[in-house]
Amino acid sequence: MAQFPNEEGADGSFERQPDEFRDWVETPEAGRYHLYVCKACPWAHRAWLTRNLMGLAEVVSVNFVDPIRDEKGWAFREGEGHGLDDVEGFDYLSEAYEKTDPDFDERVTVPVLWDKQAKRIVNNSEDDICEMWAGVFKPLAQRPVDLFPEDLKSEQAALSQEIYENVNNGVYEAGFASSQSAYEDAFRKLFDTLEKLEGRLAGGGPYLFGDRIVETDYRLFCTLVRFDAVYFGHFKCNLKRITDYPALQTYLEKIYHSPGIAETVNFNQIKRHYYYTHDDLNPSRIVPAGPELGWV
Ligand SMILES: N[C@@H](CCC(=O)N[C@@H](CS)C(=O)NCC(=O)O)C(=O)O
Repeated sequence: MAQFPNEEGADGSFERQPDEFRDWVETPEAGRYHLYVCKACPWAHRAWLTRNLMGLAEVVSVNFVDPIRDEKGWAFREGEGHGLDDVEGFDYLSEAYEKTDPDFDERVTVPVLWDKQAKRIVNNSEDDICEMWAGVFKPLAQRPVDLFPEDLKSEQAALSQEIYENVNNGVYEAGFASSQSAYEDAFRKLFDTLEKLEGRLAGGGPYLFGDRIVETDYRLFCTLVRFDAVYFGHFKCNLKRITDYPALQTYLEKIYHSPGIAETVNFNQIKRHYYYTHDDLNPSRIVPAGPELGWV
């Protein structure tokens, strides 16, 4: 049985549903937009982290859902590092989806960029959201970091796509595969790509494009930081740990220890989210006590 039966291919592969809401903010106004995030989620993490790095905290507010998603979906509850929705008073994130499209009947996902004025979801694609920070929101940013430098445009887009398919989504494709062959395909492309990235960083660095840190680095970081704690065991991505790749490990630590990053990484929520909410993979809900991450 697949974790998400509606997203299961005929060969037992995990076929992720496309993001539904892809509108673009035209004239950003401070205070009008709001981000709904789960700290455990790598996709939401990227949208939240880049918002912080650009110095958009005063412009775009944020709320954190409970990382334990039950059968009613993402919920706003008081707890360590998450809480109630102080913007719309929603109990569940599904209410935002329902208000935007009453016919929406797919998986309710994070992140969500919400328009407080129009009372609707603008966009639920982290790729678009990051591009909006770097584009339309840039004039309002306190730190206009260049997440998508013009001269890297096509090279960066190609690398981001490769990382998305093989690494960011690759770990999910391995974890949610419902056949041996689909699992092995995902496993192989994941570790082939990690090997390639290891070579790229060992031969250059410190970041993927040399001295400049761009959105693609944060995209990779959000998966790497969860890898040894969760994906290695829970998603059976166990050829090697990140700590077994010297250049990737150095890169991971360098980003983790840069200003503003560690405070966005909540291992307690990350571990509880994965080990509690994928009933098919871990019905006992026992959260592993390890591993010891010496660099955290
Ligand atoms: N927007 C992302 C996917 C976002 C996503 O799937 N987020 C997860 C959390 S990591 C989620 O909200 N899952 C809802 C669920 O598991 O029902 C993409 O298309 O690549």
